[in-house]
Amino acid sequence: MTAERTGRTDGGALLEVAAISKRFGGLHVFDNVSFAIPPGDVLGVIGPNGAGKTTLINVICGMLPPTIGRVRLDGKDMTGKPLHAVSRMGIIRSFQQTNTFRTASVRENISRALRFSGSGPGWDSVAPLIDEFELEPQLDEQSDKLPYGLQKMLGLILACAARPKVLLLDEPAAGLERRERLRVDAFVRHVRTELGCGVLIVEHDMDLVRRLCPRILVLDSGRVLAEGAPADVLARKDVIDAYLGTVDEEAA
Ligand SMILES: Nc1ncnc2c1ncn2[C@@H]1O[C@H](COP(=O)(O)OP(=O)(O)OP(=O)(O)O)[C@@H](O)[C@H]1O
Repeated sequence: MTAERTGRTDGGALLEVAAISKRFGGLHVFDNVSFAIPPGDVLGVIGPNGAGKTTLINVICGMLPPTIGRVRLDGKDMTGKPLHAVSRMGIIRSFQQTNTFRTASVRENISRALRFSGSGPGWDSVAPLIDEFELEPQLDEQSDKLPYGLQKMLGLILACAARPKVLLLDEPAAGLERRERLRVDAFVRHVRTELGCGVLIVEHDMDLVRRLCPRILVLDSGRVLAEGAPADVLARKDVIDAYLGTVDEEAA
């Protein structure tokens, strides 16, 4: 199923980001960022506030064009294609603040996302997540009446319903309690093992990053400061000085 959905059988990159830069006028948000995510892999992107992480997601998903560089999915060039075209091809993003049809019910939101995905597998594809997040009793509630944590979980289900090949998760754990954060873990494990998705996670919760990401990339002032296994990268003095000191202070 994984190879069928991702179109890859060779273990190569599903998402390839090649030397992309983004500028707004004179502001260089990031420069020369490159990485690849194979099917079933998870890359964590961390860095201080304003480092360019959300803008990186916005560029990959087609909300913004890069100034320079290419974005490829399954070897196909996605660069400069609009959001709706990129999402139809399988690059799906989640938002820090969940993006739902606010006055529609939870069930209707999920049904719309499933319809968007075309002839997909339907409700069965999201049933395990509804179960995992204990959302069944709320299916007929208006989505904006859900508690914050469940709204975030609904956002993850909607991203999954869109039949992603690559998921870009923007701070999925922000504002969640510990129990809810563990549901983010369950979600990521589900999409990588059951769907073979490649996943990019932007996150400030370093425990979650350590648990879920075999590789991380550190952005600092728009440049790649470090990339590698969390144990190596998070021990580096330049990474601690640029970022982790701040996170620890915020956590204290
Ligand atoms: N549309 C835009 N026009 C001009 N500047 C922008 C635009 N979007 C983002 N920026 C600037 O780009 C820089 C990076 O912002 P971005 O939101 O990507 O950072 P971030 O790493 O995601 O930060 P945080 O961790 O706080 O979410 C900031 O200086 C921001 O003000």
